[in-house]
Amino acid sequence: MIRYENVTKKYPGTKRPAVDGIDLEVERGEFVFLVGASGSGKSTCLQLILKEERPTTGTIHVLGNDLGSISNRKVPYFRRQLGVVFQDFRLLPNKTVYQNVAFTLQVIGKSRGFIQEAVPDVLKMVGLDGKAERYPHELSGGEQQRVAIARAVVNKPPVLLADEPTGNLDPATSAGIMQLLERINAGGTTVVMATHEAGIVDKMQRRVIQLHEGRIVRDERSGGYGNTGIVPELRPQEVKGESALAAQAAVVSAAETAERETQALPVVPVAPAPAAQNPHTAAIILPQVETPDAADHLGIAESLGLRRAETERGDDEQNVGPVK
Ligand SMILES: Nc1ncnc2c1ncn2[C@@H]1O[C@H](COP(=O)(O)OP(=O)(O)OP(=O)(O)O)[C@@H](O)[C@H]1O
Repeated sequence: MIRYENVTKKYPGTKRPAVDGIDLEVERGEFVFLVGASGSGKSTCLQLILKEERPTTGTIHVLGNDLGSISNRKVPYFRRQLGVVFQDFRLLPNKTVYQNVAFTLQVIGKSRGFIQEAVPDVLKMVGLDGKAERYPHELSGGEQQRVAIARAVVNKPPVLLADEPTGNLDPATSAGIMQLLERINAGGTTVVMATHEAGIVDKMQRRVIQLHEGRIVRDERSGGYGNTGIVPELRPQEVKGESALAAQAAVVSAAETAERETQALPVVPVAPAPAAQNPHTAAIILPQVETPDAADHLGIAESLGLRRAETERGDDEQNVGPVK
């Protein structure tokens, strides 16, 4: 469903590749976590799948398409098969919950009747029944992320990509979002999620792909977060003796403990975030939604595959292939 063949991505002007010779296959229906320290290449991997970035070398297949042979003109159509969720929600602030979700369907030409059925259905599925007429600033962070997820899945894409979707949320709210993503995955959608949240990864026990400096250093069928903070250069050589090894073990263990303590999920059942019960309070204490100007607005549409980028040209007629 998603296949990387010896993929390297080196951004212009950088010393080392962001993604370095990756081979990877994600099967239909999988739930995959991408983990790794900041800068290890997680977001770049997702952007390559979306064809927002192009590999410097190597080949990427997504849903039966060789991305290298999809013309710029066809990219928006290709992207419609991929739902995308971001850390910062990226909702349109001057549209209601209903309008935010409906907008996706309007732009791709769905009929009014389809929209009138699909939007309430998906809002119910994500737990936002009764909130259709709210504006984003009247919602808690968790609710805003639910709107973003509703928008991402309303067109039933076979793949959902999530880049730090719980990064702005407290642990209890994050657990609710993860339950929702699990439910979407159980419905057959392949989910690939980049995250720093050890507690979530440890709790879910799904496939974990760990990146380090653009390379895959671990690919575990059913794994935990692991120690993504290890800096290899700090590893003492055997010749340095037992005391150095003991010192290293102590440092690594302290780092692991600190990371787990700051990121661990409570094992209590999910409760709605307190702020969710008072949208006016929530608007004050939750992460702010930036008000995009017209250019941002169009940028969002492009990244969601709703509109052709101004820079996109090309006119070949090959089809965007069938879903595999
Ligand atoms: N547009 C860009 N131009 C130049 N370098 C980039 C660009 N985007 C990412 N990089 C570099 O590529 C490397 C990988 O970045 P990437 O954002 O993929 O990592 P990440 O694992 O997602 O990090 P984080 O967890 O902080 O989001 C980093 O060294 C980063 O500085």
